[in-house]
Amino acid sequence: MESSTAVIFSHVQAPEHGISMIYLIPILIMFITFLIHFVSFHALNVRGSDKSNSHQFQLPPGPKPWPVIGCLPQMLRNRPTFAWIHQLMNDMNTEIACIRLGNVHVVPVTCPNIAREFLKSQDEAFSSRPDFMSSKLVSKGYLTTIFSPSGDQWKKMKKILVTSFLSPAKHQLFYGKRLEEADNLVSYLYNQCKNNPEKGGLVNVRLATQHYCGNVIRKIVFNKRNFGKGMKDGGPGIEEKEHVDAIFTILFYVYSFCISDYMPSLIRLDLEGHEKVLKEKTDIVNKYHDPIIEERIQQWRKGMKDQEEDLLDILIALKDDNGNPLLSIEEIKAQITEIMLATLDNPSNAAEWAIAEIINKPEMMKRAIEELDRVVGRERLVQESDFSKLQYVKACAREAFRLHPMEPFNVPHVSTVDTTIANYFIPKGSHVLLSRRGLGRNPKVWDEPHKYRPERHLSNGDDVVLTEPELRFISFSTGRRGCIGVNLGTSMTVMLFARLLQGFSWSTPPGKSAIDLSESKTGLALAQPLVALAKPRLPHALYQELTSCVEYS
Ligand code: HEM
Repeated sequence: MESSTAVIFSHVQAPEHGISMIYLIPILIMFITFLIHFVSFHALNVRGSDKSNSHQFQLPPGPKPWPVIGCLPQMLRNRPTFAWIHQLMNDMNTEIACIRLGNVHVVPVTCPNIAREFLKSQDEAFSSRPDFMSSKLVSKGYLTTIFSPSGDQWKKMKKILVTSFLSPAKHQLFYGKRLEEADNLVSYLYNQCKNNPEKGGLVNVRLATQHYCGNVIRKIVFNKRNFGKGMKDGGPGIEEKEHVDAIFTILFYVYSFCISDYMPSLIRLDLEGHEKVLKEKTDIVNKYHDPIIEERIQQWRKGMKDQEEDLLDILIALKDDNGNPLLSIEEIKAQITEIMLATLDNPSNAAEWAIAEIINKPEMMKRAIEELDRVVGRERLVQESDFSKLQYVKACAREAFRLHPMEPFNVPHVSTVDTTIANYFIPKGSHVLLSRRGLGRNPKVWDEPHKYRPERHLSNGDDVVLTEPELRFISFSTGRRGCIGVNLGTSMTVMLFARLLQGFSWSTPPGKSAIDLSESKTGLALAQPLVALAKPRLPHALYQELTSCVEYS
């Protein structure tokens, strides 16, 4: 099809009867300006017939947008946005949609075949990230990996993380720190029950799982669990609680459909107050991180330190080809914050959901515990070397990722060229949102998608893993922008869940017959933090040995 641009231009020829070029040029400029506006307006509004770009393909189906503002009014009327988008796709009976917000084409996807076209067949075209107030602020102007648009900075930081932190060798190097925090977890939980081990104690599982993840990553990055004194029972002190709370609030606000992300002219107004909250919370994170980072840099500069004991040392000691520091202070600070954001939510949320689900399904609990007793026994605690034999335990964690992802959508991908996917036109600059909820619960892919059934992952007899490169659900995603922390994320998730199960019998609190599995109104987490009754199930000497070994600060 001939583009409208070409059609119109074919009529614009320099008249032969003598208008001079002096008049013609401004007229041409005005005409072109009009044309650009006309073309872009037309392209955004003629749903399904993108005649302006000589594309024969339609945009994916979606609600008719208003000029300029697109569907922002509907978005604002229908919070939370993820629920509105999924409802819309449901009503339209489509697995790919295009919703224009401001001047951005937002393309949500719930079909794995289409998701694979985006992140496998045409991965390179979709390997950038959006330019949003939230991601820019948190990454100090895109100095980091996850949030940076594709380009040299993203490549530099990704390479550093892969080689200096997340390589198999470095993963092994940090094994001792992970193990220490797995021991601290069991010791902390035992302390909640030790007044009456026979009856057990009530445990806030959300607090315990988030605290474990915070401990692991603080130990790896800063070689310490606590910013302050911690608690005598091994639990989080005020400082750790504030740190973890700030990280989770940042995670909630980052990429959260803020109106100014789609109407950049409104950015200064901070109409929804997102920027204010994000600044407050990043200030809290910086309050804890910055003094440690700055002091450590001084120690290296003054020669008071020359041995690498944690990730911070590794990042400071990196040198470029001329022997100068490879990373600036701001890059180190921003990247460390991003590492905290990457590590805390997924493992803790999956373990909390998996425990909640299997408390309500005693046959699953029994099967998981039997496996742990068979593989590990009751005389020692589970280690990472046991994981290959803990197929059912891993299936429980995998099923939690499928049914209960932390976030409704994957991190957004942005297209860098016009292209076609699933016979739909996807314009350059589109924001592609693979739906973690929609993929994991797609009834065409999953039998009884809303039921928690770990067995479904055991049917083919393969080793159970938490990755899903075929995108039938999203755990670590795939492609250029896929998660590079798979080993650490898997170790943390499986260890957390396995230790909770091996060390304690879990049941509903007294007076409750079942755990309420309702989701929160604003996201996919459990509506209320899981509180359950934990009873130690291993020989007491084993816990006592731990509590005497674990340092509480
Ligand atoms: C169970 C734990 C984890 C899960 C489920 C998870 C999941 C994800 C997902 C879904 C993405 C986005 C992929 C995409 O854009 O398509 C991602 C990106 C990323 N993850 Fe993870 N992650 C986990 C743990 C970690 C850990 C521990 C680290 C390391 C500190 C990490 C580092 C990263 C990085 C650097 C990226 C960005 C890659 C890029 O944009 O190039 N993740 N992760």
